[in-house]
Amino acid sequence: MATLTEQLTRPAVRLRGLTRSFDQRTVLDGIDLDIPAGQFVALLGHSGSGKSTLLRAIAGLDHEVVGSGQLTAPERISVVFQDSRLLPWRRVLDNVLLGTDGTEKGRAALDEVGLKGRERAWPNELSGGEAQRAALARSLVREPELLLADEPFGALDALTRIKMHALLRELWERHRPSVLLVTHDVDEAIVLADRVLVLEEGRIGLDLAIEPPHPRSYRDPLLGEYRERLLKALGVTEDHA
Ligand SMILES: Nc1ncnc2c1ncn2[C@@H]1O[C@H](COP(=O)(O)OP(=O)(O)OP(=O)(O)O)[C@@H](O)[C@H]1O
Repeated sequence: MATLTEQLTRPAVRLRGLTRSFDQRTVLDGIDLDIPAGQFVALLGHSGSGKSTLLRAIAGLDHEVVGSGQLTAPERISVVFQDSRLLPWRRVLDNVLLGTDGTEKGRAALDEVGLKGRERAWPNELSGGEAQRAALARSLVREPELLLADEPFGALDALTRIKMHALLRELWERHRPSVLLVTHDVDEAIVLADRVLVLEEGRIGLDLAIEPPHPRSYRDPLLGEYRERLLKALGVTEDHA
């Protein structure tokens, strides 16, 4: 039985030696990672480096990864993907409430993400940004201890993305779930997260704490040094940028 201190300090996510291969190709090669409860973490890595594979494993969506190492994650997990995955035949509020009860909670979540008044809209009446707002509302009503987000803003235009960054950070500050945000975008990672991981060759190649206070802007000169370090870890030089 864990002591109270152990319970309070226990990380939300704990991975030890997590390994996953596809067709004899090792994608995750013994990942060790602790994410403390309430931490906002971003995960960067080249295309194909295994970011989604890691996220799916933590989400409990990959049954074959079980047994390859140790994986502990909270019970209440919400996942947000690049596309909203709203069911087109359900109105927005019904999508948000799917599998839960408590209409008021759903309305409050829609209010929080800026969709008050759109409860009865159909998903195809929403813009891409609004659909992602609805997806965030759907994740919120489940009161997740851990929010996993796989490129949630990847399909949005730059201006909408910046607004969504502010929204996500605001929601995090209010609800304080642990967050693991998969992204290709170094700036998105350093503006939003308090810790950025780089996945390379199946391992966490860099684990960087981002110290500057929030709210942060892309132009914040304090972020320049972090950007450089991350681009270097990703093998992006001035010539490529
Ligand atoms: N179900 C699967 N069957 C076979 N190979 C897979 C499967 N899922 C992932 N892979 C392979 O594992 C590798 C990692 O894929 P993954 O989607 O995790 O990468 P990623 O870093 O998320 O990439 P991207 O940034 O392009 O989304 C890829 O080479 C991919 O082809």
